Amino acid sequence: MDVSVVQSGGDLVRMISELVSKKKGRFDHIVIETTGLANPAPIIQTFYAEDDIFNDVKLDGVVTLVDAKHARLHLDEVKPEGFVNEAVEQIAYADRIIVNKTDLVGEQELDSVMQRIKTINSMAHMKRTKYGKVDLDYVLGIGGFDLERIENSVNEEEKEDHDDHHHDHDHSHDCHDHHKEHDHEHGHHDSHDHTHDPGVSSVSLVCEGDLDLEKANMWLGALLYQRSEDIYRMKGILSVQDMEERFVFQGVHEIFEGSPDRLWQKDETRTNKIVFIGKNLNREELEMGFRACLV
Ligand SMILES: Nc1nc2c(ncn2[C@@H]2O[C@H](COP(=O)(O)OP(=O)(O)OP(=O)(O)O)[C@@H](O)[C@H]2O)c(=O)[nH]1
Repeated sequence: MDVSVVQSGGDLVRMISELVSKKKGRFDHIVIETTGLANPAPIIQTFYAEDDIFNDVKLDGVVTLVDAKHARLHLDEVKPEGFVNEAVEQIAYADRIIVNKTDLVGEQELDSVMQRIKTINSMAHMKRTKYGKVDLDYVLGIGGFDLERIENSVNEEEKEDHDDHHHDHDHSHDCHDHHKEHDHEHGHHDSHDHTHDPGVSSVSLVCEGDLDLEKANMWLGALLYQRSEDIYRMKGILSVQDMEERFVFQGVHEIFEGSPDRLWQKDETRTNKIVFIGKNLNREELEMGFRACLV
């Protein structure tokens, strides 16, 4: 396997174009290492905005490495008005989160940091590591922006590797907030109340029923129009009235991609699942907007 590593910060588009033209077909992956604490959003958007590279390379996924020992300090750092907390942003956009240096923290501290990460990004898969040891296929070939792989991100089952650890989840099928239940279950570990955090968080909606296509279009359209700056990433599987296939979508700020997916199975409950990651998300408002689209 041939992997090229490019450092972002410079002219990313030029570097990728050069790689593509000079070494066409000679590498399998390009790894972009963001310099310092960079915000991943512009890099993600580049892949959608630049026709030059769009046809030759595809954005596979965002991997964030977290230092378990020092993460909390950075995540809780309050930035001046108008400035983002880059540590939070890097977690928010991630498809894979590698929580490293687990040997340097106790179980409780580790649980607490992972819980904090999960409130920011409930879509990503998390893995605990020592010395960053992960299989290559954990960080390459992620398909984090692939519509065919939306399922992996919106499913309610545990998206964390537990060898020593088990968390139960409620699989009820009413519209509900995944986090509230999660917080509740973990209350004994972690006493901070996430509802006080107006910053970046995840909201998951899981709801049975069919959507009115026109209403759902209007709702998502309006949401993107009004809130695209605040909505970092979103993914969903929708059940649309009279549609035999599931409708899947993913978005990054104002970028939105959606398409019909596989057929709903005969014995499958038509459940809508949407996850939003963003700033100042109001769960009640999102849920109400969504519910209003149900037939
Ligand atoms: N105890 C312990 N040390 C680690 C682990 N992973 C990395 N280190 C050590 O931490 C030190 C600093 O490594 P990193 O924090 O990864 O530094 P880095 O991110 O490469 O540094 P910059 O790219 O310059 O920010 C090195 O001495 C590593 O050997 C781990 O899981 N446990």
